[in-house]
Amino acid sequence: MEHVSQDEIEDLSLSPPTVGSMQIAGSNGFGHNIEFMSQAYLRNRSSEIDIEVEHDTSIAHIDQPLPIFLKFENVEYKVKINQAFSNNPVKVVVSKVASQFEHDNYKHILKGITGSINPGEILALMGPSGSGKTTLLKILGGRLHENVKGTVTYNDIPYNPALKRRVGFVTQDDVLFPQLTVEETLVFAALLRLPSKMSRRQKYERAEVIIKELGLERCRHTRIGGGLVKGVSGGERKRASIGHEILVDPSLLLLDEPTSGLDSTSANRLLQVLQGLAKMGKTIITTIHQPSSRIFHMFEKILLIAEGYPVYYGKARESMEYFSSLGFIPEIAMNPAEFLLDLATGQVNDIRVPDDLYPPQCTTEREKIVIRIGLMFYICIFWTSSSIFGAVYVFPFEKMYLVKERKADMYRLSVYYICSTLCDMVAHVVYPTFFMCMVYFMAGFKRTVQCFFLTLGATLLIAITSQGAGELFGAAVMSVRRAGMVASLILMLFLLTGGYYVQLLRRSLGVQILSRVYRQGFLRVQLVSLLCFERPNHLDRQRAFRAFGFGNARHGQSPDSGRDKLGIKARFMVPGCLRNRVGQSLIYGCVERHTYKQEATRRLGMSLFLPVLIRAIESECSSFVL
Ligand SMILES: Nc1ncnc2c1ncn2[C@@H]1O[C@H](COP(=O)(O)OP(=O)(O)OP(=O)(O)O)[C@@H](O)[C@H]1O
Repeated sequence: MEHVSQDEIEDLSLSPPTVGSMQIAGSNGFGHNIEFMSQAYLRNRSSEIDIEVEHDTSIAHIDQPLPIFLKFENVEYKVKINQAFSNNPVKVVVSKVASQFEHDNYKHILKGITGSINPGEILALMGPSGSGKTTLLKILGGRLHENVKGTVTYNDIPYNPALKRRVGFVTQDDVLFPQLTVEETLVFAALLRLPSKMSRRQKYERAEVIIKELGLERCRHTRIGGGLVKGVSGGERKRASIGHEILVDPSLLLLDEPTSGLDSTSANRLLQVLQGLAKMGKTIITTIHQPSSRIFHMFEKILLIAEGYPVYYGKARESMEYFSSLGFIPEIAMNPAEFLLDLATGQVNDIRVPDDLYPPQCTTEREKIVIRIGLMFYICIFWTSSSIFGAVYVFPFEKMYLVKERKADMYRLSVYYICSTLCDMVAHVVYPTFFMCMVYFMAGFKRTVQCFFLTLGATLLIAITSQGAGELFGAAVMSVRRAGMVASLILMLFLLTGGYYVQLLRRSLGVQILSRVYRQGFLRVQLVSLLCFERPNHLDRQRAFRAFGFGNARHGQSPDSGRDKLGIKARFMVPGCLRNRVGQSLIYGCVERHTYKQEATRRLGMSLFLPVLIRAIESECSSFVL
């Protein structure tokens, strides 16, 4: 904030552009130089301000204050966060950590507050507790300078100590002597604070006028009280405090929570007193916490602050209209002040807010599940395609070496297969593991060790079986170009019909048929792998057949014949039953238990077991090809 040097301010008349010189004088001998006012302001307001030069005894006529037009622009205030100076190391660490969250070790209390107020107006600073009302009031009253940014001007002049006696500041806690009566308090203040050129009698008269104007006659001989001393009521004490300040005829009156602790009638009466003072041309700024609707409408302007930010500045009566134009409409009849405070604190239970205020959030459990299934589907597809395309070129490239070396009887086919698969598998295990370690926690899946490893295990299975599928396509086509194309086509086909997108495409007959084919194929392959590799007993087999919808075990394939046919490769295939369990655990564990879990299982299962199908076909084909 700018400040004017002492020399400059002693003669205020020299500072601003002026329109001439005029004296406003009261009976108490106060002389105000009209040059203090800016040209612009005088142009607008001179007709409105009734300048009395006669000597009279009524406050309304004699004490015309020097009108102050207060303007504040982009006021910012921050305080340095104190690092705890303590012997307690825990406290020191906590303080340091807490301070890291604040930008530059500063706490920003006011963040760009702008406004202005004319003489004769009451500006109410509203906002929840801790929003910065008192801080702003202190800045406007010239009681806070350090770390203040922005400009505050009084009739276009920055604050200077000469303004001190033009500014009355009524603090939240009334600092009055409890042993003195109301009259003694005011007379005491009048004797000390009024200029020495005033006679003693004039000072007494001044105190008397204030008592009358503030309606303190009934309690004039009552002690102020406080603590253990019984005294005047809260409202009377507050009025005595205000009287203490307006004795010296301030042009700018600042009040911090003048109505706190008062009942609504006393608060209303106090506001009437302030209105009377404003009518005399004083500029009044008051912080107020929760005014009644009657009081709210007594303010010309309000400035609503939330966490140091200005939320609304303007005419009080237009505030509701403004917020309703933005889409904030109370759903029940509400006191406007209450409505504004609810907005400032973010309590919008009874307030309709614009639809686009919040980013879309998943509110229902179902939506959360759908989003997670989407991610899991992506994970399946990503590792399926990445592994397939990573392996599809293996056979076409290696075939000629393999054939040559096999002819030379250098190694057995099984050795080639084991070594080739194991070497390639390293990448298909390491990358998905890294991937899942990051994505699992970022996506907010269930944070249990069991669920994590089940998910990781399922992903690895997908990657490994897809690797086999890639090799299958390569071995089947034996052409790098065609292998890639075939892999893409098959992958796309199963992608579309796998169950995730099929909802959208359900109406298409072709898709329905494909989906059915896929599911039937999937079920049969599951069954084959279950029976071939796990050698279940009869009961298990029956159950498996029923589970896969085949009704009877005799439709299945002989376990032994299947195993023999697939030979060595069968041992490297992940048992279908295990995959089935892992897949289900993955879904139940990560998508959370819910009534939709059956649906989720079905949909995701379709995608998850795609590689199983491919791997099983690969086993058949590769043994034939090689
Ligand atoms: N010197 C300071 N050091 C640290 N924090 C401060 C300082 N002065 C003010 N604050 C903080 O700034 C915020 C605003 O304080 P302020 O007293 O202006 O709020 P208020 O809106 O008047 O609250 P209330 O209605 O409860 O009086 C509070 O969180 C307060 O703790």
